[in-house]
Amino acid sequence: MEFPSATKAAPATEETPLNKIKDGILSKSSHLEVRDAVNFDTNTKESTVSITVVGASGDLAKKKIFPALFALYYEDCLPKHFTIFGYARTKMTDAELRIMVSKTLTCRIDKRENCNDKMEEFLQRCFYHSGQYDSEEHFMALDKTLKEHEAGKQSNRLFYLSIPPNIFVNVVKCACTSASSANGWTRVIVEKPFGRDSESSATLTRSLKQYLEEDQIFRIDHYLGKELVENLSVLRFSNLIFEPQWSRQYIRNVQLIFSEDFGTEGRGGYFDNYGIIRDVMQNHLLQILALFAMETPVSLDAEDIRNEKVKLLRSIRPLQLEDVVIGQYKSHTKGGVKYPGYIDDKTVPRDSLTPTFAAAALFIDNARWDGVPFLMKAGKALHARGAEIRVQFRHVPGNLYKRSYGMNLETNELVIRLQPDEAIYLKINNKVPGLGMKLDRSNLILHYATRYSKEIPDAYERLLLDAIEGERRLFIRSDELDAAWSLFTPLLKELEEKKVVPELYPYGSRGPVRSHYLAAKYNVRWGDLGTESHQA
Ligand SMILES: NC(=O)C1=CN([C@@H]2O[C@H](COP(=O)(O)OP(=O)(O)OC[C@H]3O[C@@H](n4cnc5c(N)ncnc54)[C@H](OP(=O)(O)O)[C@@H]3O)[C@@H](O)[C@H]2O)C=CC1
Ligand SMILES: O=C1O[C@H](COP(=O)(O)O)[C@@H](O)[C@H](O)[C@H]1O
Repeated sequence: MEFPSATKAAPATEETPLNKIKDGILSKSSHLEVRDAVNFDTNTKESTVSITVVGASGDLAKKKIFPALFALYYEDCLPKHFTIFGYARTKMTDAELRIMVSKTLTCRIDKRENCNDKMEEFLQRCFYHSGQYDSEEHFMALDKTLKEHEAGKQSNRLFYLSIPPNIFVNVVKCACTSASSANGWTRVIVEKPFGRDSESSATLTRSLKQYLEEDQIFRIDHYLGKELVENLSVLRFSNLIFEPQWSRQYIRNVQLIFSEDFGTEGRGGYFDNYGIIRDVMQNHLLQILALFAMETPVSLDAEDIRNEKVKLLRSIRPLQLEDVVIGQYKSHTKGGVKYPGYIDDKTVPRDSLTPTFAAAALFIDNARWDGVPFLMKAGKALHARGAEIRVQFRHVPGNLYKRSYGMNLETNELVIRLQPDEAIYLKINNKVPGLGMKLDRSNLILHYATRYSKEIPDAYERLLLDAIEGERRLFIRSDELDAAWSLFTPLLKELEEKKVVPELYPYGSRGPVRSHYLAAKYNVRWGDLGTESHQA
């Protein structure tokens, strides 16, 4: 298969972001331009950025945060003067932190030059401070050390809360009272979960706001940092062919699908208190839905985009129990290997009813989407790992080919594959070459690995950079969070009060059979059932 050749880089004479900055015509809404502007600006003002990873000894810090910070350093995206501090209770020296961090650093496949040198330089800028999460005294000591590194420059401080949620508020209190910047900005990145229902989420927000302004709080949903999620707005609002189709008039249903081919092993303690609806649907899938279905924002500024998302979230009809299916994986033996069930994890109670799978039908009660089912499905320990959006279009009216040739035409389907192997493809009916008239279903494809030679950055890279630059577009505002919880809280309460028993499905399967009945109720067939690949 041939793919169109890649677009060439803009010629040097064209208006580039840097030229625009120098000429003073930088538009705040242009994200790429803002990125360059911030580096430019930070370097000239002799300010520093100190990034403190709170919970640095933990899984997320090792797996995602330090590697993302290194990737930003490697790409020259961090300000000239920056320092990274790990903070946790575990006793560690700077050297031990560096050894720990170095184990998870990797270089991009497409950029290996000087990788070891760059890693060494990066590690030399990483330090460790051991302390309790509720000790102002320990945060005061951190403050002192940060000041030494900041060496009298204007100081900006970013705290990344990579810790369990029950200690968020203690840390924010101590960090704000004893270690916030005296002459620059202080920002806090908060990891999910942001509560477990409307009430606890509101309490958390209220507690955080005792110490922080809303614009200092960066609630992270790492799905918003994924390349194809960010591309959703570009696809919709910069291509004439999509936006006019984006409504009940042409779209039959939309499917948002998340699946993982591994279980909750090792995270059972956390997961059992949340379940898949809180872990994935209420945040990642709902955020994607909001971006997919919102109206055109006034501008690309964070507040304009988030205003539209909130409007959309508030237009979603309350979820009905009969429009939801829940499941839990059970042990399964395949090829002589026994895969454990959810409740086989020692940290999970044997009688747990926590869903590891859920499917739901949602409806948006507005003029654009009235009557269109938005089907969501999320599950652990399924047959494959992936996340995608499937848009199934209506039938061709009149169906000329049926009348003339008796052919049953398939409907068009647009697939936005978020991961793995990112791609956007549109299924169309096409004439099979030859003298006769035979149609088949082929794909118009944008396959990222083929089209773009650049490696796709990890979501955490984009989000960390945005937080450093003060760009809030990809972070969740408190009213968005309230709207998301308002939608799911009554359902979660009902499931828990009625002790709804999840349908058991074997580890590695396609999930509960009842999810197919749910789709069929709305005349929908899940689009991920075949063995299709992106190839035509
Ligand atoms: N891991 C992941 O893939 C993801 C994680 N998250 C969220 O990110 C945050 C961090 O996750 P993760 O790194 O997995 O968490 P961990 O359980 O690994 O905890 C991080 C660190 O916090 C400290 N800690 C752990 N439990 C407690 C406790 N009960 N009381 C006080 N301190 C404690 C430990 O450091 P020490 O003992 O040294 O102080 C630990 O190393 C959580 O909010 C999680 O929900 C979100 C998405 C994905
Ligand atoms: O937030 C979470 O996301 C991960 C999936 O993230 P991905 O980027 O690897 O797709 C999920 O495994 C985890 O349960 C959830 O808390």
